[in-house]
Amino acid sequence: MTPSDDAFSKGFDLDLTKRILGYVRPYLRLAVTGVLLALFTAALQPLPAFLQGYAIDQALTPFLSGANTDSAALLRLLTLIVLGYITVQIVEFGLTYLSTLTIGYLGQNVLRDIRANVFTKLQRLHLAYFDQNPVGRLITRVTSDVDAINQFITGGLISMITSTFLILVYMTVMLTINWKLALIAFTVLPVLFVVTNFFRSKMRLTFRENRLQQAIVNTKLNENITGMQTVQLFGRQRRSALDFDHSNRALLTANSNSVKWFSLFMPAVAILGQLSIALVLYFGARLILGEGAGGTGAGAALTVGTLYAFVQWTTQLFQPIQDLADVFNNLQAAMASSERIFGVLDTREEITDKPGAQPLGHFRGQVDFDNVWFAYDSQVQADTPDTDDRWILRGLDLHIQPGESVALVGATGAGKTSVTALVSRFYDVQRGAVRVDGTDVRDLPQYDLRRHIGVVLQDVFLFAGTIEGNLTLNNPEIPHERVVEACKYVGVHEYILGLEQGYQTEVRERGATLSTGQKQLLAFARALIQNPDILLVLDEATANVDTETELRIQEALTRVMQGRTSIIIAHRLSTIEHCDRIVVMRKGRIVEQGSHQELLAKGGYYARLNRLQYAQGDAAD
Ligand SMILES: Nc1ncnc2c1ncn2[C@@H]1O[C@H](COP(=O)(O)OP(=O)(O)OP(=O)(O)O)[C@@H](O)[C@H]1O
Repeated sequence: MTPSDDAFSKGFDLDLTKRILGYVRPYLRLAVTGVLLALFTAALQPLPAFLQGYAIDQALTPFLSGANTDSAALLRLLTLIVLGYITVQIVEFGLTYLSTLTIGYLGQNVLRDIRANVFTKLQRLHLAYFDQNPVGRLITRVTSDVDAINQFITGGLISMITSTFLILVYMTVMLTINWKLALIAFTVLPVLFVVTNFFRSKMRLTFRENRLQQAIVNTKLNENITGMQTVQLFGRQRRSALDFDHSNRALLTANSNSVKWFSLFMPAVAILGQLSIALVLYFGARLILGEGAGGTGAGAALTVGTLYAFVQWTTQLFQPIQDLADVFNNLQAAMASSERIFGVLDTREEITDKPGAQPLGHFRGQVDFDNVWFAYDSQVQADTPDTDDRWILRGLDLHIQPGESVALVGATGAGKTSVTALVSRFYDVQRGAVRVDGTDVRDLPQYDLRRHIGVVLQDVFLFAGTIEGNLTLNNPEIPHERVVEACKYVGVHEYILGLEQGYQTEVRERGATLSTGQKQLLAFARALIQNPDILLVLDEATANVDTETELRIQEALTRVMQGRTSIIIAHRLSTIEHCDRIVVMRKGRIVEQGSHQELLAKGGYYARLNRLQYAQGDAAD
């Protein structure tokens, strides 16, 4: 966890609050209704205890003291009070239900809006952003950080209003009925507020530590489960178990601290509650008995019923006081979360469409790299010296004619994949230009550019869904016939038909049940269905594919390339022998280019690589 993940270090911030409230504005009516309902509910709270006290004073005490012995009349009065009591409870039930529903609904709607905003923002962000921000962290933004904002609204702002109101209602009622006893009942409240605040902030700190340790345990679990094959292959079980045990123990300690504070908190609150009741009982009884001045109790300053009601009100006052102590913590925790969410929302979109960018319409498929200098490092600018190590492409000049197939070859890290990423404008170049059909890719709408480019990635990404959904990318406009045609063309149709539900078979676990070769063929079919003008193929090092599948892939590739500008990165030279041109790259520069035969004749890097691979092939045979 980075310092920016610290959910508890941020103080209250008015600007952030205003921004969060901006999300509530569309639901203002809902918010006002929710708060009003909650206030009505609050106003009813002291009534049940009042009615109970009233029953004691008006129906029971007169009978017991002999002041009124008409038991039938007293029973009628008691029935009326009980009916009133039940009515109050029913109304309170209805109001609580409606206010909880309204406020919950408000919170959930705000959450949905923020989640949607973050999601659409993420979709617009440049790939470099994802290089720098791990997936886990981004998911936290959309899930727990967004939840913290809900807490801010419901547990923070709304709770602040309703709890304060409730406290005021109780206090007013108590002061009006007997101000002396009310003041006695209030003496413990400030202590309760301070104690609750202290414990809650302690618990928040331990909770934060829990979350941190839990995240570490999760990461370890994730790594070990996904890398189980490597763990078992290298006999790393014991070491991994020790490592896991270390984190597991740290989590235990963190959880034990939470439990420690929590188990202190509950009895502390309970003892304060009992203390205030004891005070109310003692001083209330003194008031009833005539304030220790030898009074007889008759005509005393307090009735038994009122004392009974006071005991209840004192206990009930505890809840809003505790809630109020929590409000501050809730607000503070949500501040850091909202700051991080707005951090994502405010990230500058580096790859944007120019205002008025016009689509090309028809693509011929010409691709030109004009003296391209490129680095992933955003610190590298156009004026950075040529000698800087951070440059990935160094003055690349590459011109590909419509329909031409070009293969990029070179040692790992030479910059081949970067070339293909630039054609799709996943990154912007620092110097020079990448052009498609003579137009700088920065002048084209991204959607239009990428619509014409088909990419077959090294690691074929399959979404959860059916095989057909994966092939069409859930575009309902693509007819089934086109899907079948493409699959037949690349030779994967028979295989799909052999599956239990054919094209409607669900792909599970990102296609873990499919072989590498099958996934490759599906990727070709997917690219073909989109009918791109330019094709970028980044081949898997097909070492673990059997010869027959390799031949199939090879055949599919040749077919898919037909009539399209194609840029291929292949680690197996046999895959690219038939390409129109082979471009050999080294450290971001082109070192040689020509056809397979020409390059062999030249006897340079390519010829050496070729000899090496054939020698390996022979040895393997
Ligand atoms: N997303 C990225 N962020 C930062 N640096 C990157 C990124 N992708 C690649 N690089 C760096 O750029 C250099 C060129 O990488 P590139 O993937 O283009 O090489 P390549 O020739 O395709 O290599 P390979 O054959 O191994 O796929 C490498 O040094 C790599 O570390």
